[in-house]
Amino acid sequence: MHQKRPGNRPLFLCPLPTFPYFLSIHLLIDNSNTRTKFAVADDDRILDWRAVIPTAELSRETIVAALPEFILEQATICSVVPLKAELLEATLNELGIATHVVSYQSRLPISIDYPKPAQIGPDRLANAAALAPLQQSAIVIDFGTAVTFDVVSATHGGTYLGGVIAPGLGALRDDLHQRTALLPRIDLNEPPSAIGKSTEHAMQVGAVIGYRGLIREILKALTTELPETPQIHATGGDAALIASKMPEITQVNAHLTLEGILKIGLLNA
Ligand SMILES: Nc1ncnc2c1ncn2[C@@H]1O[C@H](COP(=O)(O)OP(=O)(O)O)[C@@H](O)[C@H]1O
Ligand SMILES: CC(C)(COP(=O)(O)O)[C@@H](O)C(=O)NCCC(=O)O
Ligand SMILES: [K+]
Repeated sequence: MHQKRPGNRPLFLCPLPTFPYFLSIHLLIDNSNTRTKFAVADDDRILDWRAVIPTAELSRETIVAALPEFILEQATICSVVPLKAELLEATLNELGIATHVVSYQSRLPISIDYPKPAQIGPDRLANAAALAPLQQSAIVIDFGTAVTFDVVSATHGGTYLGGVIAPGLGALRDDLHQRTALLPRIDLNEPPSAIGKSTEHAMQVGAVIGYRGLIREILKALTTELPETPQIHATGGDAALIASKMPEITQVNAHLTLEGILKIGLLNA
């Protein structure tokens, strides 16, 4: 059972459902570099409830305040921020919640064909796990702080082969503003035309249309190294914007990482 929470409740993406309090629930945590996303699952079904905390603002207080009003039987933590992973695990264990921290050593629904599996970000493994079992090779693009491309073959139902890491759209946008005297920090929106008619417009073309070029070029290079045309999945905060004009991206799923975390959590309960 967890203690009463302080008054400051976090950003809830949807109101708490009026679920029976006795339901025992599996907490899923995607602790990435920009945002930490919390979700809950009842057995193999992710429910609508969500909480999001900027990763920089994670503390014992904000974590406890974010927890839902359910009896949390277990938690699966997928983290690429080690110090925050430790904080999450300690806070949840203090509340009597059993935790599994996703790693390459977790029982996974995919196999790994990679020289040093310990290097692979657990979020990348979760994205690959979400697709298992595969009938066709796939590439997952996660448009987060970094943009990651993760290649999964259909061998043995899913084998993680490796991928690509590039600066995320937000990082590119912030870096240009921070490195220049006159360039503002722009909102990432679809530009109305390719010929920029203002500084902000010109920067949006560079960021959004330019970024699609980066994605297309990397996809082309990856596809030549695969025996068949892969399915292309996208997730992450910038996926909807970038994928909106990229027909080669067949599926955009904002919950893909959470789905992978659930699969891994169930295998390691
Ligand atoms: N509410 C939001 N807060 C922060 N970033 C957001 C938000 N909505 C969309 N984004 C975009 O998503 C990116 C962060 O994506 P996200 O998947 O949360 O990153 P990560 O998984 O690395 O924490 C940012 O670069 C930003 O451009
Ligand atoms: C590449 C990443 C930073 C992406 O994380 P995110 O953008 O979601 O915060 C993360 O997967 C990571 O820290 N990976 C470790 C290095 C690797 O995967 O090779
Ligand atoms: K991510």
